[in-house]
Amino acid sequence: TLTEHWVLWSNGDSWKDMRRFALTNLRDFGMGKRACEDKIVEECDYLIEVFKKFKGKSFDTTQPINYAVSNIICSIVYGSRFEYDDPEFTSLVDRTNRNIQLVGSPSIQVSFHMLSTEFQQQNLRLFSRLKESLNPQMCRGFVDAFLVRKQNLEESGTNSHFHSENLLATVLNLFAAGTDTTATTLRWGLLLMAKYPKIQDQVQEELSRMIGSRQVQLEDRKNLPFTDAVIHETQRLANIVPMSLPHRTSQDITFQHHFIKKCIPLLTSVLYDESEWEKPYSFYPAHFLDKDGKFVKRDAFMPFSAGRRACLGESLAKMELFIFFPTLLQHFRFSPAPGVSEDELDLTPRVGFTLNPSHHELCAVSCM
Ligand code: HEM
Repeated sequence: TLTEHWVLWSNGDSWKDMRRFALTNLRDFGMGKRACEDKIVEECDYLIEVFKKFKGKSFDTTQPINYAVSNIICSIVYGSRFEYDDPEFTSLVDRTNRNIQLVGSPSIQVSFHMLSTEFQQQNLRLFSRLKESLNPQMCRGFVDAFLVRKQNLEESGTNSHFHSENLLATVLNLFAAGTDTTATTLRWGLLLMAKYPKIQDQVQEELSRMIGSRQVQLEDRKNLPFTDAVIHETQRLANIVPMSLPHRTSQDITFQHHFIKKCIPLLTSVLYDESEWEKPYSFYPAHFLDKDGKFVKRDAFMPFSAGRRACLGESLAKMELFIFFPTLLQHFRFSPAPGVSEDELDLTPRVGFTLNPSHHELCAVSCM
């Protein structure tokens, strides 16, 4: 199951090798680079087209956003994006999404197992297609790079962690960790804009003053302090991975004069820390702004966790959030479905491994 894959992937030497390889290759295939920014921009265009098709009528943003975000991982992992109506792709994404929702609810372990088995079968089919057309001189994505490394090590007779199970485990982990998290954060962002129209006004005012109708780029971030603060505050309040990936010491221990209790730390305790945040339970972008409206970093902002095990995809996630969110706000005004007031938009999360917004629909009225 997916849980077993985490366990396989996340222990000892195997984890070290896989993490190092994943980081290097995610960078090679674009994480934090201009090429990746271009992919995100291209994907934004597809997403905007989908939103436009609803012609201002309310709709559930889940699927289109999941497809767009997932395509970024697909480009990096397999080397190409998929069309939103490709059944192979939609079932892959829908499955990952259902898997994530099911983790943490033991009563549905059986269906969870079935879903992840199908997910594995589908990936094995994709891998064998990539293997057939593999060109070691020109890796299309992460899977190619892994297959080439595996082949080279096998030819030289070296025993290594680069075996088929770890390839599957790593790809599943990149999908599981890289789609739902970012997509959920974006959906929280749009929901919060619909709920707080005055804050949406301020974001749109900043965007039209600083950017106008041209495409937002990562470089613009420094000139968009309010938008940046809104994205950070969305991540803080949405607190989408409240338990992080649960780690704990094997016993109570004192290390360099610090007492560490044998317990699982919660990110919630930092993101909602009453001694750190002026309004921990409210949506308050000013948490990240100084009195002159400049962006300020906050030490207690750690939605990606910290330390050696911290999120491997942080820079990719930040790139995605910083392109998708402002671009969507340049093109659309977001509001609640007809008959629903802003007050009635519910911010109670739906509980799963990640905290998703409860079911809701939004109107996206074209403004460009
Ligand atoms: C807003 C988006 C995201 C958030 C909030 C987030 C958050 C987290 C958190 C809290 C952890 C656990 C860290 C720990 O164990 O202490 C984690 C781990 C991880 N994340 Fe992310 N993540 C996001 C996006 C991504 C993306 C886009 C990728 C894909 C490249 C990714 C890949 C991973 C991986 C592979 C791990 C496991 C790292 C390891 O065990 O060494 N994440 N993430």
